[in-house]
Amino acid sequence: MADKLKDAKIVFVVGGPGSGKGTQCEKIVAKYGYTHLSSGDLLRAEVASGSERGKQLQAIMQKGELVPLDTVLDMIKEAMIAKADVSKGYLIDGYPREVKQGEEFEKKIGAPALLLYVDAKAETMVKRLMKRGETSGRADDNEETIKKRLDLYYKATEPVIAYYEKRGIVRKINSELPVDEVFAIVEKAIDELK
Ligand SMILES: Nc1ncnc2c1ncn2[C@H]1C[C@H](O)[C@@H](COP(=O)(O)OP(=O)(O)O)O1
Ligand SMILES: [Mg+2]
Repeated sequence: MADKLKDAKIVFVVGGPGSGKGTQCEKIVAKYGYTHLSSGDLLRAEVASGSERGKQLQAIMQKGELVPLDTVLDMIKEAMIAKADVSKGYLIDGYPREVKQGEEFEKKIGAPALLLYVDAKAETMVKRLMKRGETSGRADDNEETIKKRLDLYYKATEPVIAYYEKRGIVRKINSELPVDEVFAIVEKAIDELK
């Protein structure tokens, strides 16, 4: 039922791999009661389920490539509807990766009220991901895949930010700062939505 999402507060959370999206989303969930949907986590859960779709996804993700648009969007929408009755809003983490993904999202689900642009330097992201890779068990937290993901990120996502910049909903967050200082900036952006 798409109606369930008619008045949903939607926040796109965009930034490079390792920029700190997941870290900030966790804090928003705790303070504001939003539902955090990471397209990467949804996809990894599908892989872990061992389904046929999961096996196809795994092959794509291991190469550091993007998963087909319809697949990601279907999974996000299902997850949003499942939480519609209890959620104060939605954090769409790691999506859209391309302008076309944003357009499709808006057609099928709804318009974002805010785009949080979690911004860190490339060298900072590499450092954080290498460290995360020591414990995360993520197949894509290795040096070679990290470089590919960063390349892809800059090519695909910068146009996304420019696109929403024109609509005046982008808030750029300096994620070079310590986690709590980053969150103080994030809080201001979320508070403005009320
Ligand atoms: N502001 C910050 N300062 C230092 N480390 C941070 C940070 N934000 C996140 N981290 C750490 C936590 C993780 O080990 C790693 C990647 O963070 P993440 O939240 O998983 O990033 P993303 O979800 O954008 O890929 O960096
Ligand atoms: Mg993440």
